Amino acid sequence: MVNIGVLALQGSFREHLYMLSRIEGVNPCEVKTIADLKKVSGLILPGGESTTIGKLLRDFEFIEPLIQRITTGMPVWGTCAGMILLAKEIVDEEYCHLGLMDIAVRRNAYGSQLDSFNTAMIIPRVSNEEVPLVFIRAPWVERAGANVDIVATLNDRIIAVQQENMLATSFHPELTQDLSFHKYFARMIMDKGNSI
Ligand SMILES: NC(=O)CC[C@H](N)C(=O)O
Repeated sequence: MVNIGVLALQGSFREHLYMLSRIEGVNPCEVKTIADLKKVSGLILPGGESTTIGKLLRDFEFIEPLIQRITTGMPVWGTCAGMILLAKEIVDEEYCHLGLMDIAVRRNAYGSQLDSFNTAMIIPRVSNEEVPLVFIRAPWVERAGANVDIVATLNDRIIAVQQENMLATSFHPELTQDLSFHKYFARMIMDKGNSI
């Protein structure tokens, strides 16, 4: 069994836990404390409100332990607000949160809540079939460093990236029935032989 954590401070963590519970060999774990973080082999940073999650991470002194785990190889996947948390740069904002991925992201890039939308596309890295994509006040990646793999683009905008053990998506696979991204992330962890 591999313990995969979901940061459970704010946002769509229950939906991610449910998706993980549908994958054989995966034990989904809520991560609310630094002690919880120690028990997992990979971590999902869910969608929600990046400013709120970032503030909670600071208040609970979670930033340093997270940076330590991720920079020493723990696979991490940020969805939507989670992507913003991972970015080294947030366009038009002075500060970033974890500042680990070599990307500049634009928050609410597609507009307001009313401009949220669904689409689908084939993303060869995760599946040979179309993957449904749900965008809710989503960011896009405005710049990506040379060391960042572009996993998917939509209308010339980058919406999914990977930099070694870090994966980030603008959209919310946890709000669909499709397990492709969760399985891909579980493989990233299992391939490292990271199960506890
Ligand atoms: N669905 C989401 O996670 C939205 C992200 C949100 N707009 C933010 O900036 O944090």
